[in-house]
Amino acid sequence: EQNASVANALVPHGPGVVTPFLPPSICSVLELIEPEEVYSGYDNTQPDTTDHLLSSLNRLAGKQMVRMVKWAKVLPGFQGLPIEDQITLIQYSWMCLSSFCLSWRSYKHTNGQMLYFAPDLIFNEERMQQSAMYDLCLGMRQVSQEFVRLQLTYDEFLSMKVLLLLSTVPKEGLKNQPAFEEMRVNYIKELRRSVGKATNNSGQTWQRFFQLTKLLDAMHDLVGNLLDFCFYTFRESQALKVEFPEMLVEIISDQIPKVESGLTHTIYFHKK
Ligand SMILES: Cc1noc(COc2cccc(F)c2F)c1-c1ccc(CNS(=O)(=O)C2(C)CC2)cc1
Repeated sequence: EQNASVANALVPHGPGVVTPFLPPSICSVLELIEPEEVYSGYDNTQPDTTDHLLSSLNRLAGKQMVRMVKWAKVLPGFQGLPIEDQITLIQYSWMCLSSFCLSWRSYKHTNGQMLYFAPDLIFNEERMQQSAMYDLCLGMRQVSQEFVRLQLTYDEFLSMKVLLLLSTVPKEGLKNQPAFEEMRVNYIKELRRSVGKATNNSGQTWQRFFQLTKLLDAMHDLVGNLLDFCFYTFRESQALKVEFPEMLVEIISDQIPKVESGLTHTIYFHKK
């Protein structure tokens, strides 16, 4: 009997409304899996010494890395890559991803005026000077101000971030290069869709797509300098009294020899 009532409930008794089954769009998945903001736990009672600022940045970076790996594991297409390639891509792009997210937070929270590392760790002009990496901070702030000028949308930001994860590869190629290239093409299409939503006609769309891909290329140049500073600080961490969490020690120790022996290749959208 209860089956009859179930069947009865299921059988349409009037013009059926067909709700089409549409898989969730990639951009809606990207919005869903985007990690929450992380607090640095910065101790404001201590003076803003360079080693205290940098050690706090490192602690924050370590927390961000845990969330970045969790994000990558649920990123559509990423699980389809061999585990070695997943590790390689995260290891090669972590600084780029971290910096790109910093630019977004600085754009959203301070309109590109300050570097919004965390709700409890915001760099104004003074802290940028105190951090011993003033020029790097200025470079990051410029990226953030470019987001302001372009009024970058969240969906554009999310698809650009995936493209940064997929922009630095081993010179001799990945274990499964075709799977990687297919994933990269899919996210280039996703960026194109996001740009299309932010513009009114195809002329504007292509111009904006050009600008955003130029911005992605510019990230790599800035991040190269950041990595140099990172590797130096890491090597001198004892003398400089800058602490690095375990997560960062592991990634940086693995990455230094590969970067310094020229084994990494960055994929640019535009010729130099
Ligand atoms: C957290 C966090 N939110 O964004 C970023 C990346 O962006 C920048 C980081 C510093 C200065 C800049 F101007 C940036 F743009 C990080 C981050 C913090 C520490 C490390 C590793 N430590 S480190 O040696 O590179 C250093 C910086 C402490 C000295 C890596 C990323």
